[in-house]
Amino acid sequence: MSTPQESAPATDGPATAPEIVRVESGAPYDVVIGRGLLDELVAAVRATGATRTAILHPPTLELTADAVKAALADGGLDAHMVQVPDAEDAKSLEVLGFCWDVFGQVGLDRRDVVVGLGGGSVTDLAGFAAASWMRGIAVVQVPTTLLGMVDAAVGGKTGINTGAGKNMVGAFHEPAAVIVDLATLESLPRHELVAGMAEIVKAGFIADPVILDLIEEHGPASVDSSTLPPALDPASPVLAELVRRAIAVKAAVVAADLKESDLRETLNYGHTLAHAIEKRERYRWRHGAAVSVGLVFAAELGRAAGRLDDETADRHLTVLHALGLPTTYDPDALSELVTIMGSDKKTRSGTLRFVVLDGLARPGRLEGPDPSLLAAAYSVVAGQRKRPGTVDLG
Ligand SMILES: NC(=O)c1ccc[n+]([C@@H]2O[C@H](COP(=O)([O-])OP(=O)(O)OC[C@H]3O[C@@H](n4cnc5c(N)ncnc54)[C@H](O)[C@@H]3O)[C@@H](O)[C@H]2O)c1
Ligand SMILES: O=C(O)C(=O)C[C@@H](O)[C@H](O)[C@H](O)COP(=O)(O)O
Ligand SMILES: [Zn+2]
Repeated sequence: MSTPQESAPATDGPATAPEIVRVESGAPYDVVIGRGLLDELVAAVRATGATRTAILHPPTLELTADAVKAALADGGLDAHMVQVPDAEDAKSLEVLGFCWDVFGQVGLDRRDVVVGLGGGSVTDLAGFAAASWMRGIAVVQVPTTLLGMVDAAVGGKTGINTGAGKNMVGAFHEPAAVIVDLATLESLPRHELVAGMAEIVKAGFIADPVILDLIEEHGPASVDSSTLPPALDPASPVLAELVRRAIAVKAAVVAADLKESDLRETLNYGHTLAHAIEKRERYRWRHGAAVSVGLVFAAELGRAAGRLDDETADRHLTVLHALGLPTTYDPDALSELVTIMGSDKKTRSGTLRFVVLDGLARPGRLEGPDPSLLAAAYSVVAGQRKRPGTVDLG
């Protein structure tokens, strides 16, 4: 039923009892984690009371969407597949408008549901399409990338990019359920698994250092280069544990502060620079890769401001580099990036605000840093300055 390029349909593989992470927000919902979760997906959609559903999916997941559609139809739903452009190209006003047109054609009404099947770009789009259709209908998220599972599909941040920047238009619109079928990761290319690790590493630094211990113990250094290390192997219990832990971090944060009045900003660790890089690169860099560089920058800002100890700052470089994530960027880009960062959603009255660490799992804020601090931190990203004790990144 699946091609080597495509995700295994959620029915494939032995089903094991799924685990549930409950997101105790205003409208609590379950993140169901397991393998072979097609029945759980159908149950989640049926639980919304919908009679019709639109399944938004990228071209790569055509067969999987087909299998999902068939299962939903067997479950008594009138299900429609809606193919959207791949990756970041899906997060545009034009594609959103296309989705609204299709919703109208198939007759989605207020009781109906959108299914977001794909990576974070599709779940962001699907969430916002659902949030905006008839002023808000239900969405069930089915992330099929590592990054989508551990971050994008959970927490209700939805949106698209505009000329002004990354995720500039969107809504907080929580899913009715999130179905995390680890079997879908089996077709995900290694570089996409690696990109997803950047958000897992972020969760480790802001809240759950056990994540970092697991990656250090079971990451690429633990095997020869031709073998997938347990931390990146979709079949490994180590990756499942990393997924569970990162989802738990996100669930706890969004339950406490859905609309990002304070605590939720910590999930933006590394993202101030990352989003500027993505915009400057016209969204051709993977989000996870940009986040990796942004994490190094944020760690160095914390160090330069005298707030983060050398050991924790250095650990960012070693963990990210060991995973094969980028830790450097164009040495000449700082002034352009600073201008772009001026439109970051955390900026207040023109004052740049960054999430930094005051220690491992102790996130804080740095407001209006002196340009010399930005330059000092960026010199590490630019590969111009190495701290004593850091690994030689070559
Ligand atoms: N809303 C949030 O809280 C949040 C959090 C983190 C990231 N994001 C957003 O998520 C997006 C990045 O998501 P992403 O990294 O998942 O990238 P993506 O959605 O672009 O997917 C990456 C690639 O993987 C392919 N793919 C997806 N599932 C597959 C599978 N099972 N097998 C094979 N190929 C598959 C896609 O077709 C695509 O080419 C960014 O736009 C980012 O801003 C949002
Ligand atoms: O959920 C959040 O809150 C996050 O910040 C998670 C980030 O990983 C994610 O990339 C998010 O989309 C960034 O949101 P933005 O508000 O900075 O656009
Ligand atoms: Zn992110």
